[in-house]
Amino acid sequence: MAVYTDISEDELRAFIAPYGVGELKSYKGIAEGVENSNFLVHAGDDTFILTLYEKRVDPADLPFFLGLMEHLATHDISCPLPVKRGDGTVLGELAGRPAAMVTFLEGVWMRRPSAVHCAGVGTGMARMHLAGADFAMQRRNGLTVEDWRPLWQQCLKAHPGMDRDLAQETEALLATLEEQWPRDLPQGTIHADLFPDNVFFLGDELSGFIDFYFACTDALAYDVAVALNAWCFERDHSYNITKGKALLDAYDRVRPLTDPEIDALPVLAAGASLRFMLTRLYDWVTTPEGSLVVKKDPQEYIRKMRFHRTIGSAREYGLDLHARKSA
Ligand SMILES: Nc1ncnc2c1ncn2[C@@H]1O[C@H](COP(=O)(O)OP(=O)(O)OP(=O)(O)O)[C@@H](O)[C@H]1O
Ligand SMILES: N[C@@H](CCO)C(=O)O
Repeated sequence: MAVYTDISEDELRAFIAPYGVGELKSYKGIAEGVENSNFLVHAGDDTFILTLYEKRVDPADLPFFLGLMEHLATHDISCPLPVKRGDGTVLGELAGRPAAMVTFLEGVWMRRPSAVHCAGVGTGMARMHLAGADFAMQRRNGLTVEDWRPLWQQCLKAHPGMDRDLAQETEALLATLEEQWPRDLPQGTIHADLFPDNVFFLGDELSGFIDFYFACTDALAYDVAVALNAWCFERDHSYNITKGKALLDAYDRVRPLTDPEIDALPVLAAGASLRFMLTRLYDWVTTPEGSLVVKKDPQEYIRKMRFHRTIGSAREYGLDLHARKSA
Protein backbone atom coordinates (compact mmCIF):
# COMPACT_ATOMS: atom_id res chain seq x y z
CA MET A 1 0.00 0.00 0.00
CA ALA A 2 1.11 3.50 -0.40
CA VAL A 3 0.07 5.69 2.46
CA TYR A 4 3.24 6.02 4.45
CA THR A 5 2.25 9.33 5.98
CA ASP A 6 -1.23 9.88 7.34
CA ILE A 7 -2.90 13.28 7.34
CA SER A 8 -5.72 14.75 9.39
CA GLU A 9 -8.76 16.46 7.93
CA ASP A 10 -7.81 19.74 9.58
CA GLU A 11 -4.30 19.81 8.15
CA LEU A 12 -5.60 18.87 4.69
CA ARG A 13 -8.22 21.63 4.86
CA ALA A 14 -5.51 24.15 5.74
CA PHE A 15 -3.22 22.76 3.02
CA ILE A 16 -5.72 23.04 0.17
CA ALA A 17 -7.09 26.49 1.12
CA PRO A 18 -4.48 28.45 -0.93
CA TYR A 19 -5.19 26.31 -4.04
CA GLY A 20 -8.62 27.90 -4.44
CA VAL A 21 -10.22 24.59 -5.39
CA GLY A 22 -13.24 24.99 -3.10
CA GLU A 23 -14.26 23.29 0.11
CA LEU A 24 -12.81 19.91 1.03
CA LYS A 25 -15.59 17.34 0.63
CA SER A 26 -13.79 14.04 1.23
CA TYR A 27 -10.45 12.30 0.91
CA LYS A 28 -9.03 8.83 1.13
CA GLY A 29 -5.66 7.10 0.83
CA ILE A 30 -4.82 5.23 -2.39
CA ALA A 31 -3.44 1.73 -1.87
CA GLU A 32 -1.63 1.43 -5.22
CA GLY A 33 1.90 2.67 -5.85
CA VAL A 34 5.01 2.11 -3.79
CA GLU A 35 7.10 5.27 -3.81
CA ASN A 36 4.96 8.03 -2.31
CA SER A 37 1.80 8.58 -0.24
CA ASN A 38 -1.17 9.31 -2.49
CA PHE A 39 -4.67 10.52 -1.61
CA LEU A 40 -7.80 10.99 -3.66
CA VAL A 41 -9.23 14.38 -2.74
CA HIS A 42 -12.69 15.73 -3.58
CA ALA A 43 -12.88 19.50 -3.26
CA GLY A 44 -15.43 21.91 -4.74
CA ASP A 45 -16.73 20.16 -7.88
CA ASP A 46 -13.46 18.44 -8.74
CA THR A 47 -11.29 15.46 -7.91
CA PHE A 48 -7.54 15.67 -7.35
CA ILE A 49 -4.60 13.48 -6.48
CA LEU A 50 -2.57 14.71 -3.54
CA THR A 51 0.95 13.29 -3.31
CA LEU A 52 3.22 13.50 -0.29
CA TYR A 53 6.74 12.83 -1.51
CA GLU A 54 8.50 10.27 0.60
CA LYS A 55 12.20 9.78 1.19
CA ARG A 56 13.14 8.21 -2.16
CA VAL A 57 12.25 11.37 -4.04
CA ASP A 58 14.85 14.14 -3.88
CA PRO A 59 12.95 17.40 -3.20
CA ALA A 60 15.43 19.18 -5.50
CA ASP A 61 13.98 17.17 -8.42
CA LEU A 62 10.36 18.14 -7.78
CA PRO A 63 10.41 21.36 -9.84
CA PHE A 64 11.56 19.25 -12.84
CA PHE A 65 8.84 16.61 -12.40
CA LEU A 66 6.04 19.07 -11.75
CA GLY A 67 7.30 21.46 -14.45
CA LEU A 68 7.37 18.60 -16.96
CA MET A 69 3.79 17.56 -16.17
CA GLU A 70 2.67 21.16 -16.64
CA HIS A 71 4.62 21.45 -19.90
CA LEU A 72 3.19 18.22 -21.32
CA ALA A 73 -0.36 18.85 -20.12
CA THR A 74 -0.30 22.23 -21.85
CA HIS A 75 1.19 20.70 -25.04
CA ASP A 76 -1.66 18.32 -25.76
CA ILE A 77 -0.34 15.31 -23.83
CA SER A 78 -2.83 13.87 -21.40
CA CYS A 79 -1.18 13.76 -17.98
CA PRO A 80 -1.89 15.20 -14.54
CA LEU A 81 -1.69 19.00 -14.35
CA PRO A 82 -0.19 20.34 -11.11
CA VAL A 83 -2.65 22.72 -9.46
CA LYS A 84 -1.33 26.20 -8.69
CA ARG A 85 -1.88 28.12 -5.50
CA GLY A 86 -2.90 31.77 -5.44
CA ASP A 87 0.78 32.80 -5.54
CA GLY A 88 1.50 30.65 -8.63
CA THR A 89 3.54 27.97 -6.83
CA VAL A 90 2.66 24.27 -6.94
CA LEU A 91 4.79 22.73 -4.23
CA GLY A 92 3.71 22.87 -0.59
CA GLU A 93 4.37 21.01 2.62
CA LEU A 94 2.02 18.69 4.47
CA ALA A 95 2.74 16.52 7.51
CA GLY A 96 6.42 17.40 7.19
CA ARG A 97 6.64 16.18 3.56
CA PRO A 98 6.86 18.11 0.30
CA ALA A 99 3.40 17.81 -1.24
CA ALA A 100 1.55 18.73 -4.44
CA MET A 101 -1.93 18.34 -5.89
CA VAL A 102 -2.53 17.32 -9.49
CA THR A 103 -5.66 16.88 -11.57
CA PHE A 104 -7.33 13.48 -11.63
CA LEU A 105 -6.95 11.43 -14.81
CA GLU A 106 -9.82 9.20 -15.93
CA GLY A 107 -9.00 5.66 -16.95
CA VAL A 108 -7.55 2.40 -15.68
CA TRP A 109 -4.27 0.67 -16.28
CA MET A 110 -4.21 -2.53 -18.28
CA ARG A 111 -3.37 -5.63 -16.27
CA ARG A 112 -3.12 -7.64 -19.49
CA PRO A 113 -2.28 -5.25 -22.30
CA SER A 114 -3.02 -6.36 -25.85
CA ALA A 115 -1.17 -5.42 -29.05
CA VAL A 116 -3.68 -2.57 -29.46
CA HIS A 117 -2.61 -1.13 -26.11
CA CYS A 118 1.06 -1.60 -27.06
CA ALA A 119 0.44 0.38 -30.25
CA GLY A 120 -1.32 3.03 -28.12
CA VAL A 121 1.66 3.37 -25.82
CA GLY A 122 4.05 3.53 -28.81
CA THR A 123 2.07 6.37 -30.39
CA GLY A 124 1.58 8.16 -27.06
CA MET A 125 5.23 7.91 -26.09
CA ALA A 126 6.39 9.27 -29.45
CA ARG A 127 3.98 12.21 -29.08
CA MET A 128 5.25 12.76 -25.55
CA HIS A 129 8.85 12.82 -26.83
CA LEU A 130 7.98 15.38 -29.49
CA ALA A 131 6.04 17.51 -26.99
CA GLY A 132 8.95 17.34 -24.52
CA ALA A 133 11.46 18.62 -27.07
CA ASP A 134 11.11 22.25 -25.99
CA PHE A 135 10.84 21.60 -22.26
CA ALA A 136 13.49 23.92 -20.87
CA MET A 137 14.59 22.00 -17.76
CA GLN A 138 17.11 19.15 -17.64
CA ARG A 139 17.62 16.32 -15.21
CA ARG A 140 20.32 13.68 -15.34
CA ASN A 141 19.07 10.10 -15.37
CA GLY A 142 20.12 8.87 -11.93
CA LEU A 143 19.77 5.24 -12.99
CA THR A 144 21.81 5.04 -16.16
CA VAL A 145 24.84 2.97 -17.13
CA GLU A 146 27.29 4.70 -14.74
CA ASP A 147 24.94 4.10 -11.83
CA TRP A 148 24.38 0.39 -12.34
CA ARG A 149 27.71 -0.93 -11.05
CA PRO A 150 27.52 1.02 -7.74
CA LEU A 151 23.95 -0.25 -7.32
CA TRP A 152 25.07 -3.81 -8.05
CA GLN A 153 27.86 -3.44 -5.50
CA GLN A 154 25.34 -2.29 -2.90
CA CYS A 155 23.23 -5.38 -3.67
CA LEU A 156 26.29 -7.61 -3.16
CA LYS A 157 27.16 -5.88 0.07
CA ALA A 158 23.63 -6.28 1.40
CA HIS A 159 23.45 -9.90 0.27
CA PRO A 160 26.91 -11.51 0.23
CA GLY A 161 25.41 -14.92 -0.61
CA MET A 162 24.26 -13.81 -4.08
CA ASP A 163 23.58 -16.63 -6.51
CA ARG A 164 26.86 -17.29 -8.40
CA ASP A 165 25.30 -17.62 -11.85
CA LEU A 166 23.41 -14.38 -11.39
CA ALA A 167 26.56 -12.67 -10.15
CA GLN A 168 28.56 -13.86 -13.15
CA GLU A 169 26.01 -12.91 -15.75
CA THR A 170 25.37 -9.52 -14.16
CA GLU A 171 29.10 -8.75 -14.10
CA ALA A 172 29.42 -9.80 -17.74
CA LEU A 173 26.44 -7.72 -18.85
CA LEU A 174 27.66 -4.70 -16.87
CA ALA A 175 31.06 -4.90 -18.56
CA THR A 176 29.49 -5.22 -22.02
CA LEU A 177 27.09 -2.34 -21.46
CA GLU A 178 29.77 -0.08 -20.00
CA GLU A 179 31.76 -0.65 -23.17
CA GLN A 180 28.98 -0.56 -25.73
CA TRP A 181 26.50 1.96 -24.27
CA PRO A 182 25.60 4.44 -27.03
CA ARG A 183 26.35 8.01 -25.97
CA ASP A 184 25.35 10.07 -29.00
CA LEU A 185 21.76 9.06 -29.69
CA PRO A 186 19.08 11.78 -29.95
CA GLN A 187 18.41 13.09 -26.44
CA GLY A 188 15.28 14.53 -24.93
CA THR A 189 12.91 14.36 -22.01
CA ILE A 190 11.91 10.79 -21.25
CA HIS A 191 9.45 9.24 -18.80
CA ALA A 192 11.91 6.39 -17.95
CA ASP A 193 9.31 4.24 -16.13
CA LEU A 194 6.64 3.68 -18.76
CA PHE A 195 5.17 0.51 -17.30
CA PRO A 196 1.53 -0.53 -17.76
CA ASP A 197 0.60 0.80 -14.29
CA ASN A 198 1.68 4.27 -15.39
CA VAL A 199 -0.48 4.45 -18.53
CA PHE A 200 -4.27 4.76 -18.32
CA PHE A 201 -6.78 3.63 -20.93
CA LEU A 202 -10.48 4.13 -21.49
CA GLY A 203 -11.40 1.02 -23.45
CA ASP A 204 -8.67 0.65 -26.05
CA GLU A 205 -7.88 4.38 -26.15
CA LEU A 206 -4.93 5.69 -24.18
CA SER A 207 -6.29 8.29 -21.76
CA GLY A 208 -3.04 9.49 -20.23
CA PHE A 209 0.30 9.02 -18.50
CA ILE A 210 1.03 9.28 -14.78
CA ASP A 211 3.99 8.95 -12.40
CA PHE A 212 6.71 11.16 -13.84
CA TYR A 213 9.00 10.67 -10.85
CA PHE A 214 11.81 8.99 -12.80
CA ALA A 215 11.55 11.37 -15.77
CA CYS A 216 14.87 12.76 -16.94
CA THR A 217 16.94 13.90 -19.90
CA ASP A 218 18.34 10.91 -21.78
CA ALA A 219 18.30 9.03 -25.08
CA LEU A 220 14.74 8.96 -26.42
CA ALA A 221 15.26 5.41 -27.65
CA TYR A 222 16.06 4.31 -24.09
CA ASP A 223 12.43 5.12 -23.19
CA VAL A 224 11.36 2.88 -26.08
CA ALA A 225 13.60 0.12 -24.71
CA VAL A 226 12.08 0.44 -21.21
CA ALA A 227 8.58 0.17 -22.67
CA LEU A 228 9.53 -2.81 -24.83
CA ASN A 229 10.59 -4.63 -21.66
CA ALA A 230 7.53 -3.60 -19.70
CA TRP A 231 4.78 -4.17 -22.31
CA CYS A 232 5.86 -6.89 -24.72
CA PHE A 233 6.57 -9.94 -22.55
CA GLU A 234 3.98 -12.47 -21.48
CA ARG A 235 3.45 -13.81 -17.98
CA ASP A 236 5.40 -16.92 -18.93
CA HIS A 237 8.34 -14.54 -19.69
CA SER A 238 8.20 -15.15 -23.45
CA TYR A 239 8.64 -12.17 -25.76
CA ASN A 240 5.53 -11.37 -27.82
CA ILE A 241 6.79 -10.13 -31.18
CA THR A 242 3.29 -9.04 -32.24
CA LYS A 243 3.20 -6.65 -29.30
CA GLY A 244 6.79 -5.56 -29.95
CA LYS A 245 5.97 -4.83 -33.58
CA ALA A 246 2.81 -2.94 -32.59
CA LEU A 247 4.71 -0.74 -30.11
CA LEU A 248 7.76 -0.08 -32.30
CA ASP A 249 5.90 0.52 -35.56
CA ALA A 250 3.42 2.85 -33.84
CA TYR A 251 6.26 4.84 -32.25
CA ASP A 252 8.20 4.96 -35.51
CA ARG A 253 5.20 6.29 -37.44
CA VAL A 254 4.99 9.37 -35.18
CA ARG A 255 8.70 9.87 -34.48
CA PRO A 256 10.80 7.89 -36.98
CA LEU A 257 13.67 6.14 -35.24
CA THR A 258 17.11 7.06 -36.63
CA ASP A 259 19.43 4.33 -37.95
CA PRO A 260 21.76 4.61 -34.93
CA GLU A 261 18.73 4.27 -32.61
CA ILE A 262 17.60 1.14 -34.44
CA ASP A 263 21.11 -0.33 -34.32
CA ALA A 264 21.35 0.41 -30.59
CA LEU A 265 17.98 -1.06 -29.64
CA PRO A 266 19.29 -4.48 -28.46
CA VAL A 267 21.92 -2.81 -26.23
CA LEU A 268 19.37 -0.30 -24.90
CA ALA A 269 16.85 -3.06 -24.18
CA ALA A 270 19.47 -5.14 -22.36
CA GLY A 271 20.42 -2.03 -20.35
CA ALA A 272 16.80 -1.32 -19.48
CA SER A 273 16.33 -4.91 -18.29
CA LEU A 274 19.46 -4.62 -16.11
CA ARG A 275 18.27 -1.29 -14.66
CA PHE A 276 14.96 -2.74 -13.45
CA MET A 277 16.57 -6.02 -12.37
CA LEU A 278 18.99 -4.03 -10.18
CA THR A 279 16.46 -1.70 -8.54
CA ARG A 280 14.17 -4.67 -7.85
CA LEU A 281 17.08 -6.74 -6.52
CA TYR A 282 18.21 -3.85 -4.33
CA ASP A 283 14.72 -3.56 -2.82
CA TRP A 284 14.56 -7.34 -2.48
CA VAL A 285 17.77 -7.60 -0.49
CA THR A 286 17.48 -4.40 1.55
CA THR A 287 13.79 -4.17 2.48
CA PRO A 288 13.09 -5.71 5.87
CA GLU A 289 10.36 -8.37 6.09
CA GLY A 290 7.04 -6.87 7.14
CA SER A 291 7.85 -3.45 5.64
CA LEU A 292 5.11 -1.53 3.84
CA VAL A 293 7.10 -1.44 0.58
CA VAL A 294 5.78 -3.88 -2.00
CA LYS A 295 8.82 -5.68 -3.40
CA LYS A 296 8.70 -6.44 -7.12
CA ASP A 297 10.22 -9.65 -8.38
CA PRO A 298 13.75 -9.26 -9.83
CA GLN A 299 13.44 -12.73 -11.40
CA GLU A 300 11.18 -11.37 -14.14
CA TYR A 301 13.94 -9.00 -15.22
CA ILE A 302 16.68 -11.61 -14.92
CA ARG A 303 14.73 -13.59 -17.54
CA LYS A 304 14.46 -10.50 -19.72
CA MET A 305 18.21 -9.83 -19.42
CA ARG A 306 18.82 -13.35 -20.69
CA PHE A 307 16.39 -12.89 -23.55
CA HIS A 308 18.10 -9.73 -24.82
CA ARG A 309 21.42 -11.60 -24.99
CA THR A 310 19.89 -13.66 -27.81
CA ILE A 311 18.90 -10.64 -29.90
CA GLY A 312 21.07 -9.52 -32.80
CA SER A 313 19.03 -6.72 -34.37
CA ALA A 314 15.93 -4.57 -33.87
CA ARG A 315 14.18 -6.69 -36.50
CA GLU A 316 14.01 -9.51 -33.95
CA TYR A 317 11.94 -7.25 -31.68
CA GLY A 318 9.45 -6.90 -34.53
CA LEU A 319 10.44 -3.56 -36.05
CA ASP A 320 9.49 -3.75 -39.71
CA LEU A 321 12.75 -2.57 -41.31
CA HIS A 322 11.56 -3.50 -44.80
CA ALA A 323 8.38 -1.40 -44.56
CA ARG A 324 10.47 1.52 -43.27
CA LYS A 325 12.84 1.36 -46.26
CA SER A 326 10.06 1.27 -48.81
CA ALA A 327 8.01 4.01 -47.09
N1 LIG B 1 -3.45 11.92 -11.75
C1 LIG B 1 -3.99 10.77 -11.39
N2 LIG B 1 -5.25 10.47 -11.75
C2 LIG B 1 -5.84 9.33 -11.34
N3 LIG B 1 -5.25 8.41 -10.55
C3 LIG B 1 -3.99 8.64 -10.17
C4 LIG B 1 -3.28 9.81 -10.57
N4 LIG B 1 -2.05 9.78 -10.02
C5 LIG B 1 -1.99 8.65 -9.31
N5 LIG B 1 -3.14 7.96 -9.39
C6 LIG B 1 -3.46 6.69 -8.71
O1 LIG B 1 -2.54 6.50 -7.66
C7 LIG B 1 -1.81 5.28 -7.85
C8 LIG B 1 -0.37 5.48 -7.42
O2 LIG B 1 0.22 6.51 -8.18
P1 LIG B 1 1.75 6.48 -8.64
O3 LIG B 1 1.97 5.34 -9.56
O4 LIG B 1 2.10 7.84 -9.12
O5 LIG B 1 2.41 6.21 -7.23
P2 LIG B 1 3.86 5.96 -6.76
O6 LIG B 1 3.84 5.89 -5.29
O7 LIG B 1 4.80 6.95 -7.40
O8 LIG B 1 4.13 4.47 -7.26
P3 LIG B 1 5.04 3.70 -8.30
O9 LIG B 1 6.26 4.52 -8.56
O10 LIG B 1 5.29 2.43 -7.62
O11 LIG B 1 4.21 3.46 -9.53
C9 LIG B 1 -1.99 4.94 -9.32
O12 LIG B 1 -1.95 3.57 -9.59
C10 LIG B 1 -3.37 5.50 -9.60
O13 LIG B 1 -4.34 4.58 -9.18
N1 LIG C 1 8.26 0.26 -12.59
C1 LIG C 1 9.22 -0.18 -11.62
C2 LIG C 1 8.88 0.22 -10.22
C3 LIG C 1 8.71 1.63 -9.79
O1 LIG C 1 8.88 2.61 -10.59
C4 LIG C 1 9.33 -1.71 -11.64
O2 LIG C 1 8.37 -2.36 -12.08
O3 LIG C 1 10.34 -2.25 -11.19
